[in-house]
Amino acid sequence: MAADLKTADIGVYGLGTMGSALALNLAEQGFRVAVSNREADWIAPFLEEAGPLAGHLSGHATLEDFVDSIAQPRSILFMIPSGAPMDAMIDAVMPLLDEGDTIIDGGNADFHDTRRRAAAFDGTGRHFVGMGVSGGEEGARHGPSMMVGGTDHSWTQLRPMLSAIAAKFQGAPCVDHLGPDGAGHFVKTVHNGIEYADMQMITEVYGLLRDAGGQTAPQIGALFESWQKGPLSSYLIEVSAAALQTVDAESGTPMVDLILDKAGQKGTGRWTLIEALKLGQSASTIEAAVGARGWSSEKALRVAAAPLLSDAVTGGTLPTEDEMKSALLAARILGHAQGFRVLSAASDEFGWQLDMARIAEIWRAGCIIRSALLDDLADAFHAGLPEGALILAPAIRDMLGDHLAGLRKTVAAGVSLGVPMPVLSASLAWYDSIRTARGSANLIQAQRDFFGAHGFERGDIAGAHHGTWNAIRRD
Ligand SMILES: NC(=O)C1=CN([C@@H]2O[C@H](COP(=O)(O)OP(=O)(O)OC[C@H]3O[C@@H](n4cnc5c(N)ncnc54)[C@H](OP(=O)(O)O)[C@@H]3O)[C@@H](O)[C@H]2O)C=CC1
Ligand SMILES: O=C(CO)[C@H](O)[C@H](O)COP(=O)(O)O
Repeated sequence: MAADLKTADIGVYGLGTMGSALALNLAEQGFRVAVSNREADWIAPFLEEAGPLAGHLSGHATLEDFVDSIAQPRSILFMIPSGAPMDAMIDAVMPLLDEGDTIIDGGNADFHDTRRRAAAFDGTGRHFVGMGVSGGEEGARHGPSMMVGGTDHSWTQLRPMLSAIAAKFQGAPCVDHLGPDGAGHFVKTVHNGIEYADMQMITEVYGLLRDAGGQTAPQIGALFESWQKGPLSSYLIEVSAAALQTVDAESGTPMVDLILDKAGQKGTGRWTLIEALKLGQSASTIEAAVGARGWSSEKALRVAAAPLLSDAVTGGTLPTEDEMKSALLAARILGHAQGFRVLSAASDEFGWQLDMARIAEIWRAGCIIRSALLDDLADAFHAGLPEGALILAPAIRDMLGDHLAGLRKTVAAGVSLGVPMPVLSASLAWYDSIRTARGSANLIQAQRDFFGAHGFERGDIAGAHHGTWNAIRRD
């Protein structure tokens, strides 16, 4: 099973879905790859299935043999669950490492863990990289988007290999060194928050067409497929179109009609939200998506509530196909704008100097949220943002202007027909809030001062003020 000592270009530990695919991708690009796995029994079948690529792969049952087989300075990629398993692996591998070696956590890790681990590596001569990988199994095998956080030393070492295996957008690899310590994992976390929002808004239009429009899954799938040709084009629309048109061979029923309406989540959407709130940001579109997954899992409550809660629907007409398409495009812009605001706030907080244009660029191919929109967003970042706001960039503002009416009509239809649209409506509410120069928070100021003497600012006289408020009438 083992090959020559110290000859592998990289080691990949963890032969699950992602680790296997990345190891094969590296091998296909001509790198010599050492592999290992906690359950060593998986190594031989993996090598057998690698076919002609097996010549570039060597399997190692023990951590010692695995580390020994990699050329120095070593690059070792871990594709295992985040949290305690990664800490345990670091403890196990650390005594086997030498000066200059880099270990990479390519899983979906909490960036706080990554910062803690990177700090622990500081001064040891060894390096720790937190790398977000997006694209699922297919992306990992044939070209993912990768978001690297770590030292310059590690980036210099990893760059040739990562550039070779990354997805390419017009020939340019979708990978970059985004900053130190937790920068890469934070960007991946926000990527996933945007992913949650994009997925949920697509399902809201599906729900409207199914429940208010009486359309079948294949009909909706065909409509989504037709949207792939325009500005809404994205991997998630493509996935949704294909999934909706898939029929269960045994029953002849569309697969989605057989699947329970309960969606799981592993945590990255929630992390995006938690970090947004800690940074004083509202990411209401993403929050609505995380919330919607939570409500989806409360199946028993919803089944019990359905016959008990009145709908009070007021009736109404379905939006046109173009209006629904516009709704998705406008909401996608708003979801991305919120995600980039969170990235910008984190960059300031942690001193990362994240390059938003580069992030948009490396998301244009390979990753789950890849879409035609990201190219427009990259251009907008390059041109500079008025007030630092993506939605004020002329091209983005124009696009929102063109598609806003569709979003409003779609949300209005959902409201009047009683079809839930948490993400589409949260996106519209955020847009309407931002475009309202004189909002209604003057009354919040008054309320706070009334009950808590918190003071308020006035528009006409500078400084802090207190009001002399009327007493509450009790008669
Ligand atoms: N699936 C996806 O689409 C994506 C996943 N990720 C992330 O990549 C990482 C791997 O995911 P994925 O490949 O899907 O997961 P899988 O469940 O397919 O594989 C998990 C791998 O981790 C190993 N492992 C599990 N627990 C431990 C442990 N305590 N110590 C050491 N090794 C362990 C498993 O080994 P064993 O065979 O012995 O159980 C297996 O090799 C995760 O962090 C995930 O969040 C990132 C992007 C996309
Ligand atoms: O990182 C990913 C895609 O980018 C993984 O598929 C992740 O598991 C998706 O998140 P969740 O499981 O919470 O839906």
